[in-house]
Amino acid sequence: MTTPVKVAVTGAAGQICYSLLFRIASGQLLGPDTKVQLRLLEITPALKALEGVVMELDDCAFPLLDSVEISDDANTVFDGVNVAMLVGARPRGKGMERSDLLEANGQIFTGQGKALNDHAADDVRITVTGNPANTNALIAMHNAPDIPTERFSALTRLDHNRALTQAAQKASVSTPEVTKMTIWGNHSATQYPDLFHAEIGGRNAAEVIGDQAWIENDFIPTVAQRGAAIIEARGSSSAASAANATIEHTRLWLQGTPEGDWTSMAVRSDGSYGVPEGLISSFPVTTKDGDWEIVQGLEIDEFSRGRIDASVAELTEERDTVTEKGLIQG
Ligand SMILES: NC(=O)c1ccc[n+]([C@@H]2O[C@H](COP(=O)([O-])OP(=O)(O)OC[C@H]3O[C@@H](n4cnc5c(N)ncnc54)[C@H](O)[C@@H]3O)[C@@H](O)[C@H]2O)c1
Ligand SMILES: O=C(O)C[C@H](O)C(=O)O
Repeated sequence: MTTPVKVAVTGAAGQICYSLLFRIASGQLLGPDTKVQLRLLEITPALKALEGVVMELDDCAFPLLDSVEISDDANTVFDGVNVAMLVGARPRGKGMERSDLLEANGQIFTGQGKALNDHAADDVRITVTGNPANTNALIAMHNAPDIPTERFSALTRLDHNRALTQAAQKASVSTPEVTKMTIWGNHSATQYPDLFHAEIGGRNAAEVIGDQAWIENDFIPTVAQRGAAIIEARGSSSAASAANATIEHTRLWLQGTPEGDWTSMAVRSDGSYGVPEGLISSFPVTTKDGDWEIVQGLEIDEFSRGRIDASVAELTEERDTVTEKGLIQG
């Protein structure tokens, strides 16, 4: 057994966390040899519900769960944490776009960024799931000047997984046959799920599928609108699949992407692929030992260029909005 890892999770009494916490506690994030200390943050009115969740965690008698602490104080929860999963934020309802949540949720990430800055462990790695995830991560990053910017990320692995399944079903293969999938841009309706650099059974995925109309009129909108379709069907937003993706995103970040494949992760742009430096945008990323690198050298044709630019334009607008609101300094 190695030293226990302190994992902070916010919004711990919410829907996503009702799946996420149990999977972390059972070892699916850190593996079978690492104990976990859970640090759970909620707003004060939700603490009683969170106590109930903690009773259920206790009742699982997870061998790897070393301790659980709960609080409504971010400074306490983030003290010494190695991993922070920022899930706590309002979900959208029917007919809303995720960016409509900036007003309600943006403020949460100024305070949590500052608290992470002042209290997290030196090796902290931070993932934002709460929407609008890219711009919330941008806000947290700007409010944590002492934490290296590469420690901040936002979740697009859920979109990545959605794209894997759509492609696998179309090609009548199983999902592990689909590799090198990329989600570019924003976790929003403008995101660009890219089949032109993906592979199916080691061959170019777009060529294997051989149906440009399906890619444009079916694949891309289905992946990009999947969150809204789930809200329409379930009456509330994706929860178990979001928890699954949050685990997978962080596990891959800590343990590394497999040889010959990559993941999608929204990280601070260094200007790669013409994405303005400083935006938190999704890229194809390889990871190793807790570090990530944007995959370089992919050729971007006119079709892909237009899609990436549209999503990045939206991210730029969101950044301008939160700058105007004073949530980040321009
Ligand atoms: N990035 C993604 O792929 C993805 C996928 C699904 C959902 N989401 C987003 O994740 C967020 C959470 O979704 P959910 O279904 O769990 O929502 P939920 O409403 O069930 O739970 C959110 C929880 O966050 C708590 N909370 C609110 N403000 C907080 C704060 N300042 N500190 C700590 N906790 C706080 C609430 O009390 C609530 O318990 C939403 O914004 C949703 O849109 C993102
Ligand atoms: O669509 C939403 O609002 C929730 C989440 O971002 C999702 O993609 O399922």
